[in-house]
Amino acid sequence: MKTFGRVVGLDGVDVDVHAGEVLAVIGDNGAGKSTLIKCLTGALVPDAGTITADGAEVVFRRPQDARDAGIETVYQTLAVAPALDVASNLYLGREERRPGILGSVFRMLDKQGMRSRAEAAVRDLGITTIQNITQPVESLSGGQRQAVAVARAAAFGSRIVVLDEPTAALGVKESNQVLALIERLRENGLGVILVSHNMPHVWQVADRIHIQRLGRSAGVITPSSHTMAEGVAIMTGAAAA
Ligand SMILES: Nc1ncnc2c1ncn2[C@@H]1O[C@H](COP(=O)(O)OP(=O)(O)OP(=O)(O)O)[C@@H](O)[C@H]1O
Repeated sequence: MKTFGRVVGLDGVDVDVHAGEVLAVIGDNGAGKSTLIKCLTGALVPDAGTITADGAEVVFRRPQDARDAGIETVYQTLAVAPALDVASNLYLGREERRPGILGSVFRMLDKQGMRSRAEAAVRDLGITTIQNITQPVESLSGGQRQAVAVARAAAFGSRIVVLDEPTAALGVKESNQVLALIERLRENGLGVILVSHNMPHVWQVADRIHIQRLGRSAGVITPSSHTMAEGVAIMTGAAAA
């Protein structure tokens, strides 16, 4: 449950995501998708309700709490630093340090180590579109940048990666790259929560689809149980799940 004054953002919503699964969250504007993922990622604290990870209750008071629990989020507004190279972006805010000449007082950035680990992360995810991780992110296309943001989340999210509209600003080819990346995350055993308005993309990659409507859950369907048109009908209230 999450209210904003008199406005109900989220009410009575029950959602679960498993390892190796893509759970899509769909819903009309204002249906509560963002509120839901913000509660799951520590950006908002719910007024009531519980979150459990591996059967144990967890409380997220801030985004770092969710990150500590292995939940990484890629927001729609991409948080990449354009002037920095791909490797630095992957480690932005979590730069790895190694003991410097003066011991532990001055620890030096482990650039070499970061580069080789970044290369491995990009390779493991099958991101073939990024040839050179030392190139600045501003020289990449939208899809490549999105791939960097997803790779960053995948590199640190040990349990769940939350993607908020990852294909919204992308062309067909770039979207397909990001969708392939989502499938790779699932293969790697992560749980993926995909918030999207793009129904073909949802039907292409989701294992299950959670439908939000007016702050409540309108049902959970799968791409094989319902057609896209049937899903949209539930989303808009024209049909029940
Ligand atoms: N910070 C806030 N203050 C007041 N009301 C809010 C706030 N955040 C969300 N709401 C309200 O809560 C409801 C759910 O909003 P939310 O942003 O979660 O919807 P959404 O499904 O993500 O919509 P969209 O697809 O347009 O992004 C809406 O009625 C919205 O106006």
